[in-house]
Amino acid sequence: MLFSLQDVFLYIELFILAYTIKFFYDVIYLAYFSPLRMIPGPKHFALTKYFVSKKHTNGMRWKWLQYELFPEYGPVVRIAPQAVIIADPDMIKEILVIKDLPKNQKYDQLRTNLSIPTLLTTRDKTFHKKRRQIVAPAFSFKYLNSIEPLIHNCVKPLLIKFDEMVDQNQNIVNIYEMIHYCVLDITGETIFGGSFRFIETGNHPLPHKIFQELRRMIKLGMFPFLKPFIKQDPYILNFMTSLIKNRRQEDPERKDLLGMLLNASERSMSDIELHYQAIEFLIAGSDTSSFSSAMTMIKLIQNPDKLDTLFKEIDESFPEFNIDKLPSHDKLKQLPYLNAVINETLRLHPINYDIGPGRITIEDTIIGDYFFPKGTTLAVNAYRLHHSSKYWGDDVEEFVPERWLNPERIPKDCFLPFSAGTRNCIGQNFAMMVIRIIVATLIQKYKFEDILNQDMDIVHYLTPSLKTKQYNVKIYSRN
Ligand code: HEM
Repeated sequence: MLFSLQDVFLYIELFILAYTIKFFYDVIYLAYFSPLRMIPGPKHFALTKYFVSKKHTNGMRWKWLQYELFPEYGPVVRIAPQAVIIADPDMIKEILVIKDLPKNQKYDQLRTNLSIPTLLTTRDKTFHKKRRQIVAPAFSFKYLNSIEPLIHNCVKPLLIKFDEMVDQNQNIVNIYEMIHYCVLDITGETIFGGSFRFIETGNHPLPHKIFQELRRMIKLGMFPFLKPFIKQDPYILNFMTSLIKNRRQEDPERKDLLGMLLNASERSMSDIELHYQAIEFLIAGSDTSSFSSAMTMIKLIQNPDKLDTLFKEIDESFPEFNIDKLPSHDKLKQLPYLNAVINETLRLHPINYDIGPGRITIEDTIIGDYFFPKGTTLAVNAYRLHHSSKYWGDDVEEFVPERWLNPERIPKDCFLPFSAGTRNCIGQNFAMMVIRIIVATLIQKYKFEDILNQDMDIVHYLTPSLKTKQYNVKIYSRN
């Protein structure tokens, strides 16, 4: 026998000892000797990333950042041994635009299938450029103009539903949920070739499944070792598989995003890549636009004077309401107050509080007055930027669309709802179009009245949502 049992135990002990020494060296070095020690932050957070990971799990991390961390430590805070969170506009510009730092490893965990990169989750710049080129035509102005009637077709069932409710004197509606369903229908119709008909059928498991999937991604991003225990619900993949199958059989030539992906898949994307890219659009496109549209309506209803101003603007441009000729986007996009109202909502309620899990330094890097060693995650916090009185003034927490009518009141590089640089949101023009059409149409057709004292608490996993998933308002027909 080459080794005695005693030898084997000795080697195991030595291995454990060496590993323990290395482990403590890494922890102690990173916490107390790395150049990051100069950056302010809660001291124990420098020892392990566990503390900040834990903050993510209940969807309330944003409150801790906004009300505790940034006020105490300033706009640049060390939140983990190798992670710093930043809310300084010049530094953010350098990270996202000038240096265009690559995304960090946590983006891998945002993939619905870990081994299949997608446009949003890829960290490879060449892959990103190629994939972006493939899908870009589906978000061009030319394509967007062509889908306007499809968006109108999905808003009409919402109007019919509201009319029925008004006629039956059931004039309390959950505006948050109804807009969510309408946007899902629009996503289906314009991106996947057919409305999901959520508004008409009244209920559907998909929104909840998307919410669960976002929570799963966040948990995996924070605790990758939990992967064997956090099972993935096959619902969304099955949903997409049958959608693509039907599409191939029934209307393979239809010119929309799925059509372009189907075409591309024949040349440069495998079938499985196609499925996961389509799922990404479903998730990235629906929750984001629906939350923004719903919050725009809620902010207006809570501020009747602003709602009146917007109604006057819309009424001047579209004096007659006609269900067969809903407000045209060409005109809507020129309306200053409508755009001001949407911008103000996106400022107060951006979708990505942090712009994704963060960027990473691939070499020692100086940004602003700070030195970041290779391998540091730089998380960009848009929420803080949007809510900083230093840049926006004392009324920063108030809903003041008027600030957007005066360019001097808009601080430079402090508004990032769609991120910036090469990895900015590819869907932003589409999203703005959807929000403008939904908001203008509802305001033109109905009067709304707020119901006071509702719970507006927000939970934020990858995207924000109202904790209660509801906001009830009173609705009356204008004619
Ligand atoms: C109001 C609505 C929306 C907001 C506020 C929003 C916001 C954002 C933000 C902040 C990013 C950067 C994320 C990161 O760097 O991690 C992003 C990226 C992205 N968004 Fe959106 N988004 C919206 C709607 C949409 C829609 C409608 C789609 C598609 C149908 C979409 C698809 C994407 C994709 C694919 C990316 C990754 C782009 C790339 O890396 O090249 N988004 N979005």
